[in-house]
Amino acid sequence: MDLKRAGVRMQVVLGHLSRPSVPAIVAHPLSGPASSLACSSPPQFQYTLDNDVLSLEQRKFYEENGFLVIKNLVSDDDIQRFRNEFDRICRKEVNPPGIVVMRDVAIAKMDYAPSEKVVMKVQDFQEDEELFRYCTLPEVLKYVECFTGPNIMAMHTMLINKPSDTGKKTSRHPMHQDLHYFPFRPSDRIVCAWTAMEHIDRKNGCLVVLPGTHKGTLKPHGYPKWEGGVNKMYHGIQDYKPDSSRVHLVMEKGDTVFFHPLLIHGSGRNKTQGFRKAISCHYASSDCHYISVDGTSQENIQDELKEITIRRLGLDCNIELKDIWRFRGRTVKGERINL
Ligand SMILES: CCCCCCCCCCCCCC(=O)SCCNC(=O)CCNC(=O)[C@H](O)C(C)(C)COP(=O)(O)OP(=O)(O)OC[C@H]1O[C@@H](n2cnc3c(N)ncnc32)[C@H](O)[C@@H]1OP(=O)(O)O
Ligand SMILES: Nc1ncnc2c1ncn2[C@@H]1O[C@H](COP(=O)(O)OP(=O)(O)OP(=O)(O)O)[C@@H](O)[C@H]1O
Ligand SMILES: O=C(O)CCC(=O)C(=O)O
Ligand SMILES: [Fe+2]
Ligand SMILES: [Mg+2]
Repeated sequence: MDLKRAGVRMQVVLGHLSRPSVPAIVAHPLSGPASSLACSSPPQFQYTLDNDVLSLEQRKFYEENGFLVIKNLVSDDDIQRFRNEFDRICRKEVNPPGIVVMRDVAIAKMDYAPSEKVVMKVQDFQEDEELFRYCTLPEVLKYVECFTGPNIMAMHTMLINKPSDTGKKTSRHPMHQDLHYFPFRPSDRIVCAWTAMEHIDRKNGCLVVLPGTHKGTLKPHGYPKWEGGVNKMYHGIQDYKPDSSRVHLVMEKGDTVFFHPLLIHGSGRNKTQGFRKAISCHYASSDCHYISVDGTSQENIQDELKEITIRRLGLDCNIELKDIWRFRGRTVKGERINL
């Protein structure tokens, strides 16, 4: 073999060995588990960071599927405290600044006494010390850091109290990607933690995910054309086909799923008489940066969010989307950088 050809061969061999450290190739969809790579160098990862928290198996699972369930992560005591505080908020015994208390569209215009029976979710509880404890739990942050890195911000908070469906199917949450709501990137450094506050299965409307869809792109979202009505800002993927292979996540109280903001997910009707509760927080690396969503598929949600915020705050001027997010975000670990 002449030197030139040997050089080419050498490059091919080295190229192969160093392949996992080249992001463009790492991002290449792997059809099987990463261990099937005929390569002795350590596998490389795009969606998780080096850490000593996740086992190799867990890491590969998230890389391939875009979600990871950790059993029994949040204690019963903590969950009881979140329940108590939620109840106090619903009964208007406390009114933390910034909190959004939302009713199901099916009962939005009815006159009821304040109680947990008329609230389908509370959002933006970053100023409620008791609920915000969830976002700062070390056992949760330990996992979050595997996706975001050490500088962590809580960007969006929710306690979802999925009501019994009235028959109009409004308790469903259409299939969507959470990134549709977020004007910051990169998406791989954003993660949602969602904790079941009780046993959740298909009967009371569990999370439904399309595994692996985090490897795709952000799809256009809008209101689904559902006869019984759709809740405000509950956008869904426009071209969602109900026949795609879905996975229903059956979870016990305290189980927590971490998922990527491009993962397509939703939740079904609550066919029980009770309320189905879950608490969640979207985290991002404070190293992420804001983007302009003008002229993109996210413009529709930007317009809705701006309109609601201007109405709620009684502003008489325009407001920038990133300022809304800057105002809501809270550092929970490390330092605040860009967000
Ligand atoms: C701050 C928002 C953050 C958004 C970003 C999310 C990021 C998420 C990222 C993660 C992914 C997250 C994925 C997600 O979760 S997406 C879902 C996110 N949803 C929201 O953020 C909405 C939050 N909710 C609100 O802002 C309020 O509750 C609204 C504005 C809805 C009502 O306001 P308020 O409670 O003060 O009531 P009002 O008495 O003043 O009524 C005003 C009008 O609104 C009507 N109405 C009432 N309820 C509903 C309803 N359910 N559906 C439809 N309409 C409803 C009502 O009939 C009345 O209509 P009209 O009489 O004028 O005709
Ligand atoms: N016909 C449909 N068209 C579009 N999206 C749907 C349809 N049916 C359900 N979905 C969505 O699929 C997800 C999971 O729904 P799922 O099928 O688990 O619940 P369900 O239809 O309420 O109950 P079930 O199928 O268990 O009777 C939810 O996001 C729901 O909004
Ligand atoms: O039904 C749920 O609890 C999940 C809702 C959801 O995906 C969301 O609010 O982004
Ligand atoms: Fe979601
Ligand atoms: Mg169904």
